[in-house]
Amino acid sequence: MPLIQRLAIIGVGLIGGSLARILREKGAVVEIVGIGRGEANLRKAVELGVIDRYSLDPVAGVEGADLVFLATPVCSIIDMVARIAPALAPGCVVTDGGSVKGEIVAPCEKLLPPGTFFVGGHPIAGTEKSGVEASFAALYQGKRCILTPTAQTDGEALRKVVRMWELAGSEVVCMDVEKHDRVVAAISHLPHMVAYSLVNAVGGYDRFSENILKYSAGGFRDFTRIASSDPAMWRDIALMNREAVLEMMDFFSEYFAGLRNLVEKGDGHGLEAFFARSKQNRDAIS
Ligand SMILES: NC(=O)c1ccc[n+]([C@@H]2O[C@H](COP(=O)([O-])OP(=O)(O)OC[C@H]3O[C@@H](n4cnc5c(N)ncnc54)[C@H](O)[C@@H]3O)[C@@H](O)[C@H]2O)c1
Ligand SMILES: O=C(O)C(=O)C[C@]1(C(=O)O)C=C[C@@H](O)C=C1
Repeated sequence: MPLIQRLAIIGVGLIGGSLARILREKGAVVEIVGIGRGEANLRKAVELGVIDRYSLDPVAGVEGADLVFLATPVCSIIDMVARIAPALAPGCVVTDGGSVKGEIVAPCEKLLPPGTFFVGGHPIAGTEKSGVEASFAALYQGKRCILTPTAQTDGEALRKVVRMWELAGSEVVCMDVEKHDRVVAAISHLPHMVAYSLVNAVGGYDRFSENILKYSAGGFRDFTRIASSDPAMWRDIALMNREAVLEMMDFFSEYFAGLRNLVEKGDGHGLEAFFARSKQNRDAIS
């Protein structure tokens, strides 16, 4: 029997659309209902075979669903859960793919009526592209998905969400929301803040009368791919994971200041040691 009978996906973009595609490919779901604000995107999702039907009304859209997946920008998730909560079928499992967990999980658990269950989640996989047309079935293959169960989390609901991500090809890792938000601030949110700043700095460099970004090659382009990511999504992440992002930005600044100091002093040994330590760490990432 398929794992999910009726899957409701709220926000059928890169993350929601990719999950729909892989679960359908694996025969893990009977029916997929898309929910969103933009009718053109939802119509496209039906045309592409990503969802079976759609609703612009979240309350109507979640009717009879045994699993609801929220994949809208993080600042909208709590309001969305509040809207759908009274309409959920008994036994329904609600989970999300939002990039921040600390401010989301506890309020969502409180909002759900008895007999329905929330499990916080975050696939550590993505691209700089948005929308259903950017979605693809292999997105989660060989990647990690972090789930953030709490003392309130129902065991059966957690097992269903774990199985869903395993079917999508991911290795599931569980951690508490605090650790999740600190880890992703370091490995995901800081790099985006640095990439956005770098592109703005170089794009704003005014020593020459022409824009020098056109001369950029592999180094700049590889490093800054993620600066093309959706601004509204990253606004929400910076607002919602504020404290951990600020901590990482300050921590990073210390390293950047240290490097600046080595350059200023003309400390060749220090520079080589700094770069060698970095190369060793980078080469060791599997
Ligand atoms: N893009 C990534 O690399 C990535 C990776 C992991 C997790 N995430 C998280 O997944 C979520 C979705 O990101 P995405 O990349 O799929 O974005 P996306 O823009 O591709 O898709 C989001 C969809 O949600 C819809 N939407 C936005 N606000 C809405 C609202 N208030 N009500 C209903 N629909 C709404 C949009 O129209 C769009 O169709 C975000 O929470 C993000 O933090 C993103
Ligand atoms: O590969 C990318 O483009 C991504 O930005 C994906 C990425 C990341 O690795 O930082 C971005 C946000 C997430 O919440 C998870 C993954």
